[in-house]
This record gives sequence, structure tokens and C-alpha cells, in this order.
Amino acid sequence: MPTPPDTSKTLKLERYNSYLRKFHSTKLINASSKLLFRATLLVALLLILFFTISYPPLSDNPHHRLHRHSLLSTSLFSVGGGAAWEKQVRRSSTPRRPNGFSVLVTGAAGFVGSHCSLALKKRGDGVLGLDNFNDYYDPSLKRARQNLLKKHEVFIVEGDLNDAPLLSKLFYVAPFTHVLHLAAQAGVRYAMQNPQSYIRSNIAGFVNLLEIAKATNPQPAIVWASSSSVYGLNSENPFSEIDRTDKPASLYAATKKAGEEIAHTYNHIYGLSLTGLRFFTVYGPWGRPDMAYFFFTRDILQGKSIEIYKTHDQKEVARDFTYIDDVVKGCLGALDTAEKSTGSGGKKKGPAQLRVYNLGNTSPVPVGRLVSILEGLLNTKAKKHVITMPRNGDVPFTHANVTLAHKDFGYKPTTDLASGLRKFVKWYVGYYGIQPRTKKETQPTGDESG
Ligand SMILES: O=C(O)[C@H]1O[C@H](OP(=O)(O)OP(=O)(O)OC[C@H]2O[C@@H](n3ccc(=O)[nH]c3=O)[C@H](O)[C@@H]2O)[C@H](O)[C@@H](O)[C@@H]1O
Repeated sequence: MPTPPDTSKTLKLERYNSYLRKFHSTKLINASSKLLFRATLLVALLLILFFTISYPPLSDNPHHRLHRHSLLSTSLFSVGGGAAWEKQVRRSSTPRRPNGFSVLVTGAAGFVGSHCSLALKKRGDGVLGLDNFNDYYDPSLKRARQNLLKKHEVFIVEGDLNDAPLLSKLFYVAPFTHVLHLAAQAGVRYAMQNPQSYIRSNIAGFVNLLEIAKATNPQPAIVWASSSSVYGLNSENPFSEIDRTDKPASLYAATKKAGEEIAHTYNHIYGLSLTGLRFFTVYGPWGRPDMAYFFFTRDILQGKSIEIYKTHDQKEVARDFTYIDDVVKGCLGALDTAEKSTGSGGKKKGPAQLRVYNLGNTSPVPVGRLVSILEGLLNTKAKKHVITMPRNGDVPFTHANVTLAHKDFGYKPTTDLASGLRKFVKWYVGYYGIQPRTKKETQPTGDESG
């Protein structure tokens, strides 16, 4: 019988191989679980880091518990510009004086908005600007104002009032104590060309802002720009806050009047502290190119004719032109005396302050006189064309009674039209690089009337 083969060695070898296989697979499993564990840990750490930077703990930021929910529910973590952007928002809005305000200034790249932002920043308040940089007038002027503000460490967020997620985010990131709401579609006559833009900014945009503000905790106090145009066809003289304002002459005026009524509603239902300021034809350096004093200056210098309106009964049209520095003092006075809102997170807790003030100059000047002052300052005769006021929403005259603003926050305009226009012309020729003309260069031209 053949001897059976000796299998003991083969068996040993197989056992050894199987042991080795088991050993290696266990090692492999161990290694991959370690790798998985480390990767999970890293992702978790990164997530914690991201949320800590983006959203400080609620105890650090008692503002807007509600907004945390809305931000999460609508996946808005991506709104705004990331961590560096949020840092800018926080830095710009943080006050540098004890008990300073943190103010959201809407329309900060605008005329009144840029002046107020600088004044607030200079006295140590925190200021964050918001502006949509629309092209109603030359946006490069708005960019120049933005650069000026940047030099003074005021950051302007580029965005629209109707962008609810953006507003929510701003209110979440920065605990604003006040809002100075100056963003609006301005201009009386343009309302006939583009009525919808007035509804979008002055009504829908304002409501959107109030919706966000009412839901915050604590709610900010709001000071906002109404307009002398709400007096419309009022014939009382001077205009006082208790006069009728139910006869607006333009859609612009109607939207500002609507704003005053909307303010009443939000004050009544939600306890928001609201102050409306009726500005009277504000003018000065860094002004608005769509306003008469501004484009008269440009057209006089370019030798173009200008139209001076007269009323239908052949009287001169007059305005209570108010210098920007006086208006800025009025805005700051209104902010300083604004009481806290009483509501929180959308619920009213008690009656809140609701105010309206005239901010005018108390001294109306006919448009013809404004043109004479400009002619003198520019050393150039204007080509005047006097026409009957077109039916474009204009009112014949404005005249402010400012007793209330004086009583409540010491408002006292100190700049007459000639002094204010001198400062404007100085800025204008500097900004546009125009060589001032000497008396000899002046070309006398006959006045044209029609
Ligand atoms: O105080 C206000 O409530 C308003 O003041 C100005 O509106 P307005 O007073 O009409 O200012 P301008 O458009 O600069 O007109 C000034 C004066 O010049 C007159 N004007 C205007 C244009 C023109 O070609 N000719 C002319 O004589 C107007 O009738 C008015 O009396 C602003 O444009 C509004 O945004 C603001 O709300």
C-alpha cells in the first residue's frame, strides 16, 4: 500500500495563511475606522468653527432670537458676504463712546444719509449703512460719498430695502439700537415718469423694514424721512404739524403721507418708537443732482437755459430751502430724544412714542432769488426762461413752522440761503474740477421770459 501523503505540513500552512488573512483584515478594519473617526471629528470641528464665527451664541447677541429661527428655516446662512463681511458689519456698527448708539442708516450713500452717517460716526456712534446705489441720479456721486464714508470707517452694505433676508441678517449680526431710515425714491416730478419706483421704495420697502424691526428683540427706535410735500395744497402759512395733510399734490407726497400712516399702524400694533421728519427742500454740498439748485448751477455754468416756474396766478414759486447741516442737527436731535420701542419679538408691551416734526428753515425764498444768488456766486448770468408751473405735482410754496422741533430737541436752523449756496458752490466747483470765472469773463445775457 502506498504510503498516504503527509498532509500535516499543508494543514499547518493553511491554518497559518488563514490566521494571516484574519490578522490583516482586522488591521484594515481598524485602520479605516480610525480614518473615518478622524475625518468625522475634523468635519465636526470645522462646522463648530464656522457657526461660532458666523453666529455668536444668543447670550452674546440677545437681538433677534426670532431671526435665528427665520435664518435657519430659510437657509439664510449664506446671505451677506461671509465671515469677513460680518466682521465689517459688526465693526462699523459698534459704538466707540459710552452708551453710544448703534445705528442702521438706510440710504447712507444718499445726500442726507451720508452727512448724517458722518456726523454720527464722528461723535462715537456705530453706523452701518445700507444703500442700493440705484441710478435715479449719477451713481458715481453715490460711490464718491461711499468712499468718503469708508475713510471714516463707515461700511455701506449694498442692498435693497425689499430684501428681507438681507435685512434679517443685518439685524441679526448687529444689535441696532436705532434706525435712521432715509432710503427712498425722492423727487416730486419724477413720480409721473416712474410711479412704481415710489411704491417699491417708499411703501413696500418701508413696510419691509418695519416688519423686520418689529420682530427683533429688543426693537430699535426708528427715525425716518417724511417730506414737506405732505402738506400738498395746504394753504395755512407757515405749515404746522397739526395742519391737514390729506391733499397731496404728487404721488411722491402721497407715498410719504402713506408712510406716516403706516408708521402709526406699526406703533399702534407692535410698540415701535417712530419719528417722522418732514424735510423742507434740503440743499448743500454733496447734494442731489435732480434738485433745482443743483442742475441750475450745472446749466448756468454750461450756458444752458433754465426754466423758472411761476404759479398759475402769475406769482413766484417759493421754497423754505434748508441747509444740510441744520437738517443733520435735526436728525441727531430726533435720534437723541427717541424713546425706546416697547415691543419685543413682534409683541407690543405698552404704548410707544410716535412723533412727526417739521425740519425747515422758516424763511421761504422765491426760486428767482435762488437763481440770482447762484448767478452772483458763479459770476455768470443765467439764461432764464420763466414759465407757468407745469402740472407735475409741484406745490407753489412751502414754509415751515419748527416750534415743535425746537421745543423737543432744540432745533434751530442757522444757515440762510446765500451762505448755504456759497458752501454748495465751493464744493461743486471743487468736486467737478471747474475753474471759477472772474467778473471779466462774465457774459451778460438778456433774461428770457415766457
Ligand atoms: O421738501 C421736500 O419735501 C422735497 O424737496 C424737494 O422737492 P422740491 O421742493 O420740489 O425741490 P426742487 O425739485 O429742487 O425744486 C425747488 C423749486 O424749484 C422749482 N423748479 C424746479 C425745477 C425747474 O426746472 N424749475 C423750477 O422753478 C420748483 O417748483 C420748486 O419750487 C425734493 O426734491 C424732494 O425729494 C423733497 O421731499
